[in-house]
This record gives sequence, C-alpha cells and structure tokens, in this order.
Amino acid sequence: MTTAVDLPTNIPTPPVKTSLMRRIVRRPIGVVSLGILIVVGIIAVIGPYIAPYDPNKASLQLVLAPPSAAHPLGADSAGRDVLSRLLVATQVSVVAALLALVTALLIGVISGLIAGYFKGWFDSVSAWFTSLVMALPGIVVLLAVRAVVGPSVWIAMFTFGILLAPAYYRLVYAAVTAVRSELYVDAAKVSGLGDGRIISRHILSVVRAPIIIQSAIIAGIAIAIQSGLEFLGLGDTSVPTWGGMLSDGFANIYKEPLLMLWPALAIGITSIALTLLANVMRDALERTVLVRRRRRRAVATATGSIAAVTTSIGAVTGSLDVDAASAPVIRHDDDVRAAARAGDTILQVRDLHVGYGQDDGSTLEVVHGVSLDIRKGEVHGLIGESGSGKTQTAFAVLGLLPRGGHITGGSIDFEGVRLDQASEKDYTAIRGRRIGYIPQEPMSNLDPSFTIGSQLVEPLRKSLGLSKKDATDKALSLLERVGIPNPKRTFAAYPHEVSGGMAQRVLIAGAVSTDPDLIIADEPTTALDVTVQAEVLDLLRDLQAERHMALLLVTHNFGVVADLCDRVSVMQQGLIVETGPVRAIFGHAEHPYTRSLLGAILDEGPARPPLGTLLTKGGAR
Ligand SMILES: Nc1ncnc2c1ncn2[C@@H]1O[C@H](COP(=O)(O)OP(=O)(O)OP(=O)(O)O)[C@@H](O)[C@H]1O
Repeated sequence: MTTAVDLPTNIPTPPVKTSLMRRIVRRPIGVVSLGILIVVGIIAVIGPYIAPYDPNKASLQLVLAPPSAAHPLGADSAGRDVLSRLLVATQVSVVAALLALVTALLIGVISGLIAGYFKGWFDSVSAWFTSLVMALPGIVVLLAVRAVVGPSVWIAMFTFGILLAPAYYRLVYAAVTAVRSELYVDAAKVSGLGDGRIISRHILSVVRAPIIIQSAIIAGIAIAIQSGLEFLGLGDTSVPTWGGMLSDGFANIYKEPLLMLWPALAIGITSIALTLLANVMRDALERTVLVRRRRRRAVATATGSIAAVTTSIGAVTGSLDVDAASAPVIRHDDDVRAAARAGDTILQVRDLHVGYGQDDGSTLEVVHGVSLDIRKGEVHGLIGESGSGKTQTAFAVLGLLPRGGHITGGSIDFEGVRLDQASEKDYTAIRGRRIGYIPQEPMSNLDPSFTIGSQLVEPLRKSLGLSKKDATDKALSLLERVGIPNPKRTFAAYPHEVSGGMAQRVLIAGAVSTDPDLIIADEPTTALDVTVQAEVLDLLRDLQAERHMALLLVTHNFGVVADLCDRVSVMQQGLIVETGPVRAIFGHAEHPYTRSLLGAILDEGPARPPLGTLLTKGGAR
C-alpha cells in the first residue's frame, strides 16, 4: 500500500548538509569566514595548552611591557603576558558565547516547536512568557543578576541566553504554524505517524535553515554583549576574556595603545566572520528552501482537492490526450466587452517551450509551445487542469523557474524587452516593479523573521527610492486600501500574527505598491477559505480596474474566470488549446477539452437529497 507520507520521500531530496557546505565553500567570503571561525575554534580548544605563561601570573617588572621576544604581544597593566591571556580568553569568550547560544536554542526551539505544533495552553503560556521576556530591558536584567549572584561570565551568558530565546521561539513558532497545516503533515498524521516522528522528519527540516542562520547571528551578538559587559568591568576579573582585556587596554590607551589592538581584533574579526557566514548561509539555504517549496507544491497538487475535479475531467478527456499536441489553437474573435477593454499588447509569448534537465542529459519538456497575448488593462485567465503547465508558463515569464528548469524555445516580449533572454540584472528592473506577482501560498511568501511593515517598506524604498517615512506612509495607505482593518497593527505584526486572508491582502498590497503594468496572480485564492476567496477576488478586480493594470490570472476555476476575466486561454498538457473572450468561450466552447472542463464544473447533476432522507438511508448513527 502506498501511504500518503511516502510522497515527500518519492521526490529526490537534495542532500542539504553536504550541499550547504559545498555551497558555502564555493564562495570566497564563505571560505574566508569559515576558515577564520575554524581557526578561532581551534585556538579556543587548544589555547590554554599552548599558552606560554600562566595568564594570571602578574609581574611588577613587566607592567605595560612592550612586545619582546619573550612576550610577543607584550604585558598588561598587571604585568601578565598578553599572548597567554589572549589564548585563554579565546576559550572563555567562545565557550561563554556558545553557552548563551545553546541556552537560547534549547529554550526557544523546543518551546517554539511545542507551542506551534500542539498549540493549546502551552502556546498561550509561552506567548505570554515570550512577550514578558522581550519587554524586559536586557542590560538591566544582566546587571540585576550580577548584583544578586556576583560577577560570573557563565551566569551572565546563561541569563543572556534566556533573554535571546524569544528570537528562536518566534522564528520556529512561525515556521511550525505554517508547516503544520501543510497537506503533507496531515497526510503523515493520517498514515499513522506519531507527533515525535512528524516533528523530527517534516517540521525540523523546514525550520533547520532559519535556525542555522539565526545561530550565526546570535553567536556574534553574544560575543559582542559578553565583551561589552566585561569591558564595562561587570565581569569576573579572575577569568581572562576579550572584553576584560579590552577594558584593560582602554584604561592604558595612552601608555600602551597596542594593548587594545589584540582583543579588539579578536572580537571584530570573529563577529564579522560570523555575520558574513550567516549571509553566505542565508544565500545558500534560500535556494534549498526554494527547491523544497516547489516540492511541497508538487505534493500538495498530488493530494489537493482539485485532484477530484481533474480526475473526472481526465476520465472524460482521456481520448483527447494523443491529439492535444498536434491540434491547432481555437481562437475566438473579440466580443464587445473584450474589445472595449483591449489596449496594446503588453506581453507577447510566442511558441514558449520550458524543459527540465534530467540526470541522463535529456530534457523533459513540460510546456510545449505556448503562445499568449496579454493586452494592457485586461484580465486574462489561464486555466487548465493540475499539471497542465500554467504555473510553469507564469514562472517562465517571471524568470522564476525552479532550479533545473529553463526556456528551451520561443520568446517572451514584455513591452519590447525580451524576457526569455533577460539576465537576472535585467529582471530586477522589471520584476516587482513593472510586473507584480501574487503567489498561491501567502504565508510561505512572507518572511517570518520580519514584520509585515518592513517587508512592504523595504521593496518600496528599493524600487521607488522612497524615504523611510514616505515608504511607511505608502505602505500604511496600501494596507488600508486592501481592506486591512487596523493597518498600523498589521504593519507592526509578524506574519504568524495575521490570518491567511490578511497575509494575501498584504501580498496584494505589495504587488500593486509599485503600480506595475502587469500582475501575475498564480491561483491567489487557492490557499484561502471560501468566504475569504470571494473577498480577495473582489479586491483584485477593484484594484485592477482602478489602476488599469493587466492581470494574468492563473486558476483552475472557471467560476473565477467568468467573474473576473475578459479573455481566457485554456491549457492542456503544456499547450494552449483554445483562447478568446470569456463570453465567447462560455457560449461556444469549441475544443472538446474546454467543453469537458466546463461540463465538469457546470454539471448540474442530481440535486442533493434532503438530510432526512440521508439519515433514513444510513440508519441511526
Ligand atoms: N521542478 C520541476 N521539475 C520537473 N518537472 C516539473 C517541475 N515543476 C513542475 N514540473 C512539471 O511541469 C508540469 C506543469 O506543472 P505546473 O506547476 O505548471 O502545473 P499547473 O498547471 O500550474 O498545475 P497546478 O494548478 O497544480 O499548479 C507538471 O507535469 C509538473 O510535473
């Protein structure tokens, strides 16, 4: 028996660990930062053993002694060998930072997993506790702890770890909340997997990437804070640390300026290396996450509700499959409504072929020669059964084909710009500015680590060159325009704090924020519940009319097409089989596939029997 949970494993999983390391070392910054951190790590382990002197041994003869052969880095204000202190301090500082990191990781990740997955009372309590910890001024807490338990670098860092835990908690909570409603998690549950197994197999794999990146950043922060506390003289003076050495150097800056240099270099280089490594890891992991999202979409497609409709269509159209590739496209002439809306063509796709490279060197073609014209200001529906190539066509236009996918033939012309030949740089001038995109899954398209406001403001500043204040004002008015009840609160909220419908409104606000000429919406309501779907579609229609944008609406729902679109193109097996004004196609669908698609959805069928009849038939339950 094939269980539902087998699905994700059937699709080849990229070996995340090895490929992450390979991707990091492929980039010079990755190699350098990793190299520096490895050296720091080695010194932290062997430092105390290779230190030439006792780091705490003072000598009056050596007070502020300059570098010499016996003491290569000189001696400090108490006549202690600086090199020995630096080597031992590396161990103390690194272990202290790790203590804070591990404390934050354990508390934040475990509580985030439990709260996000099981919800219930633990969710309420941990959310309350997180808010409380975040409201506490960290430095005051650290000073209070020091006053109570005395100067101890370990207790200070343990406390700091607790203060940092909410950063992990929120990250993990948001990721788990999004993932636990994925179809494959439900499928795993249905097939009998226990919660522990689901968390370790499905959930942890999703949150692993952000946790790794966050850890590199938090390690850098922990080193900086710990050094800061020691620098302020709040640490344990009997233990050599980078911050303590910096403090000593600062006190003697006029007498022996070099004393400050060594700990400052150690702190600076380590922190910079951690930050750069986090950046490189983010770049590397983002690609892995993208691949995983595509995979999830494939799984969702295989198990989604549309499957029921397409199965019935497949049954009707089974005999058409062979002819589909060779049949000419049926074109309908414009009717009054379509002609009234028609402007010049804004997007012209000609004979588009999209393929995926296979391991054996061959190419698997998934779009077989699509031609499509989108006119200025029109709403154009792209409809077809699951797997017919709608998304691949849309992604080809957006230059967002998943890894391995490429345009193998044809052309895409967007107002004179050949997108099929455009570089990533060319695309940055177009995508998100002149072509907007509204995705299928709103939640997974918002970064859980940033507030909604910052995710709207940043693109506005970048693409429109607005000041922070102007961008904030514009974002707030956009949120209001898309029907968010309390724009200010949503602006300051994190994605996990809003509903799916609100998240989709936020993404719609983002997509229209730059007043694009064309918006591509890929099944924008599929992930939403039915009442919200209607509202979001109304909003899309209003915004499109108000801003005269062209809208390419990818959908599997003829009802949506009838409601919103001026023209529609019907896709089957990577080809467009019929295209024309919506009314013409609804009135006289000519292609058998279009007719069967309409028939499957508009089929009146027998009326549902009254509830009483059902109960009588089924007997008392
Ligand atoms: N990364 C990939 N590698 C190989 N084939 C792929 C990949 N992504 C999609 N395909 C294939 O391309 C074909 C078209 O997929 P596409 O996602 O465009 O379908 P769709 O019409 O948008 O369906 P849905 O409505 O379910 O999203 C499918 O047969 C699919 O298996």
